[in-house]
Amino acid sequence: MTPILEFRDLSKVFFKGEQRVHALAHVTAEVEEGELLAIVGPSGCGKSTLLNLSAGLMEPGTGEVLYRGQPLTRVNTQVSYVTQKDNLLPWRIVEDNVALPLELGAHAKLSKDDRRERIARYIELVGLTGFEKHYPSELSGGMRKRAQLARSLVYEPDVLLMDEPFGALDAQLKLVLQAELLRMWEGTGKTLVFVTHDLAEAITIADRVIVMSSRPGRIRAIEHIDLPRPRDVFGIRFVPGFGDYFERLWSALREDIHQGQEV
Ligand SMILES: Nc1ncnc2c1ncn2[C@@H]1O[C@H](COP(=O)(O)OP(=O)(O)OP(=O)(O)O)[C@@H](O)[C@H]1O
Repeated sequence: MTPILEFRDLSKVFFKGEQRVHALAHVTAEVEEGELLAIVGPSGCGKSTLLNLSAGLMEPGTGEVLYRGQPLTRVNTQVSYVTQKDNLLPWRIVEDNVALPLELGAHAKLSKDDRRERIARYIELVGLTGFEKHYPSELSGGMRKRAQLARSLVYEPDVLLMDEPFGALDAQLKLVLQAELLRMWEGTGKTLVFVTHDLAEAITIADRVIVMSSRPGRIRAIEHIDLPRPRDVFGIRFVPGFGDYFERLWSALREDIHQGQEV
């Protein structure tokens, strides 16, 4: 089957005045339709750049990104992107933030009733029912993440890209949101590409984990996580096999930490 996304020998260099930052080097990988792929790597190794390229928000220096076998030449409207930065519109209440993607493109043709139904369904799915009229400033960090997730899911994209969505949250809330994300994703057949610093989080949720090297980001290791689903994010660390995955992937990551890189 054709992969839904394909990175072919991608390299990317950024220029800032005299400065030259080599972000990615020779990245080749495939994302299968319906899989949950986690990407882990040291800070600054080009993970967000890879997501930006997948969304068609920037062009590679060399190599190409293919979406369903076709080279990506413009913004990829089939993917939705939960960026690292919280970009909810502060002047819009939750339901109007979630509504935003439905005001654009083909979705603008949805009837008012369909639109209202869909917004309510996704707000409920992420557990924000009762907070529809709240402004982002009236929500906790976790609730803002939920609102961002509802806004990304509401137009029912084929691929969801998530850039460290739970990075800034406390450890307990992180587990709760991982569990909710899996509950929403498992069985949908949708593709999810999830960037994280947290190796345990990657193994907990993913079908496959890609470990990247420090900058310029290259692929150091790819591992299939053959742990049963549905997964219990609280108990999975004690399942036989989890520790082996952790050890193997950690040894790939560790090489970069020894070079003084922050993970
Ligand atoms: N638009 C840009 N202009 C200049 N440099 C950039 C730009 N975007 C990214 N970079 C640089 O490219 C490198 C890779 O950045 P990127 O954000 O992809 O890394 P990352 O792995 O997502 O990092 P983190 O885990 O800290 O979020 C960094 O050194 C960054 O400073």
